[in-house]
Amino acid sequence: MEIQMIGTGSAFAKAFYNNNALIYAEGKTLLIDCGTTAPVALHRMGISLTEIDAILITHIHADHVGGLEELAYRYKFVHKIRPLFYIADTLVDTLWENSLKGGLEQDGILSLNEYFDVRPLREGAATELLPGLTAELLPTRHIPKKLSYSVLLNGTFFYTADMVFDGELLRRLVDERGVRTIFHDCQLQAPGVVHACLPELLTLPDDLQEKIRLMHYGDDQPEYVGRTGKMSFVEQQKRYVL
Ligand SMILES: Nc1ccn([C@@H]2O[C@@H]3COP(=O)(O)O[C@H]3[C@H]2O)c(=O)n1
Ligand SMILES: [Zn+2]
Ligand SMILES: [Zn+2]
Repeated sequence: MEIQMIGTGSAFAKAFYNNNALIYAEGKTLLIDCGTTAPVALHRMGISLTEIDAILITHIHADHVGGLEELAYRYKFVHKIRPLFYIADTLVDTLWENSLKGGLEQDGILSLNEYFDVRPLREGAATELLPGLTAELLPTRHIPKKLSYSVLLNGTFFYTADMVFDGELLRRLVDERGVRTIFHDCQLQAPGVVHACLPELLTLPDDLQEKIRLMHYGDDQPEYVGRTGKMSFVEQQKRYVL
């Protein structure tokens, strides 16, 4: 399994694309989240939508779902394919009713299923998304009273999407679940409020920090290179073997 972030930026970053990822496994490709900048990031990387076999959504914020209207239209009317679309069962209706319906509903097209092969996921249940690629959604804290999920891939790779600092969860995942690598969102300045911030992540013991790579950062990221303890930054568009 390999990962390539099409972007590593925070919601408001301008020097980086939105924090969305491609996962490569056994010749198939999964897109994790599809923010507003995803269509242009994929285009500039020379990646065709037809190379993406499935999409997984973590939560409903524009830097994670804002590119879906364009992808839905292009898949349906340009490529005439209906890719696999994974999302927590708790978010299916909200995504359509509160985010996408305004742009995608039209005569005879009344649901997201017309555009994507929607496969609701139950939190905590490991599911094979593509051959050789299993995902388990973990509900994690992000915005009060708003559902958001992090993802455990193939039991060893933890991808936080957006979450507040939760050192106990990271400890349990490493000690009890065998997680070896963590890609963690990181707001560089305190206070984190809705994301883990760098000062909080720096309180983690070295053995956890060594497993963590930082993503979802602001445009001031270059100032922080060398100031992240045992953690390192994920580089946008570089491929990492997991
Ligand atoms: N209660 C909130 C809600 C949102 N935000 C900011 O808006 C961004 C939306 O995308 P995000 O990546 O979740 O990061 C959020 C915060 O920067 C915030 O700072 N506080
Ligand atoms: Zn975000
Ligand atoms: Zn968010």
